[in-house]
Amino acid sequence: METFSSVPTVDFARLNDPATKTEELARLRDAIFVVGFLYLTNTGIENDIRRTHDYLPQLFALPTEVKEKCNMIHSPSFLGYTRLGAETTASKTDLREQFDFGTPGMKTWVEEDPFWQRLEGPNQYPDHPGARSLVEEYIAKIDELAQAFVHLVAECLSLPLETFDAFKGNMSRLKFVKYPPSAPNSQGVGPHKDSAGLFTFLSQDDTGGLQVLNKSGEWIDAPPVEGSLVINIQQGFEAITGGICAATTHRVIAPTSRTRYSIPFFLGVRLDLTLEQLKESAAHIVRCIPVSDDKKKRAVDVPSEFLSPLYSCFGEAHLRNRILSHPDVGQRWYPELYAKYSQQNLT
Ligand SMILES: O=C(O)CCC(=O)C(=O)O
Ligand SMILES: [Fe+2]
Repeated sequence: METFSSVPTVDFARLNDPATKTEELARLRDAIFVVGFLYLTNTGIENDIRRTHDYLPQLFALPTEVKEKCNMIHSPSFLGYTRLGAETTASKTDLREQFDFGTPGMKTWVEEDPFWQRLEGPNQYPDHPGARSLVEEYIAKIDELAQAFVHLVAECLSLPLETFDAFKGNMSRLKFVKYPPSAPNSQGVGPHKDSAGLFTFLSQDDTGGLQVLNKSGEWIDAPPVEGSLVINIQQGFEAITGGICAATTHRVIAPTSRTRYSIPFFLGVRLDLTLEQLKESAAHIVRCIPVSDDKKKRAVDVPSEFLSPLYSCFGEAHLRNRILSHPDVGQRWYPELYAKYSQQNLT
């Protein structure tokens, strides 16, 4: 299998310029097939990103009681504040503090709705001037970019532009993350694949620490690139493309002498998609993507919670992931599911 030794760069402006589009689509295609990660430059939302980064230090510096008032423990949708040390990845504690937000305007969950539908719910905003409008504006801007990006991905795979539109979820997720200085080689966030949706659009500051696992099992640095977004494939998109476009494992090594801030946006996948429906649509998409049979073969053996027969649909697979990442919230709102999921092994 083809491996990589660095994360490639794709230029959004060149993707949109008829004179350079074909060349840049080929770069995007390579990044999607071989790496699963890329830097997107010239996104046009650089100012929104900068403004949001500038706001983060004061937000995290709010008094503990202000932050705790919007603790995620109050939210069955796993939205809100997570204090340092309350999150687990790969069975180890992550050394980071964060706020989780979702696309605003979700309909209220009622008893008749499927249990996993409760993942889509209202935000808890920290009580601080400008917080709510900043989040809402950022989500609106980056969501628009994400839609355009997904169309370009379809195009680079030689598929009709709107191929993936039907897989889009109602709610995407945005996080503000702070990694405080820690002992050398501490886990900022442990090795994982993103599972909440289709693609992640991450803005990291200039600290560094993000690493991506290549196909020879080596950790490759994804150093900061000014003004860029780091985009990676999530397990939802991997499942939809029958594993041809694979999600890549990554992690963050905690900083030692300064604080690191990052802003990941997770483009949501539709929650009601069942394994049966998925298999049917993935088979169709796999047939339409012009790649060698060799690449298609690895489609079969990709372990993923989205492809596990243990879960009824994408929504349940996503809920399982949230419950295991935030066990305190999981135990409070979904005690039976917590007991069940924490015993199951994904194969
Ligand atoms: O903070 C980062 O740079 C990456 C965070 C990440 O991978 C995640 O939250 O899924
Ligand atoms: Fe991630």
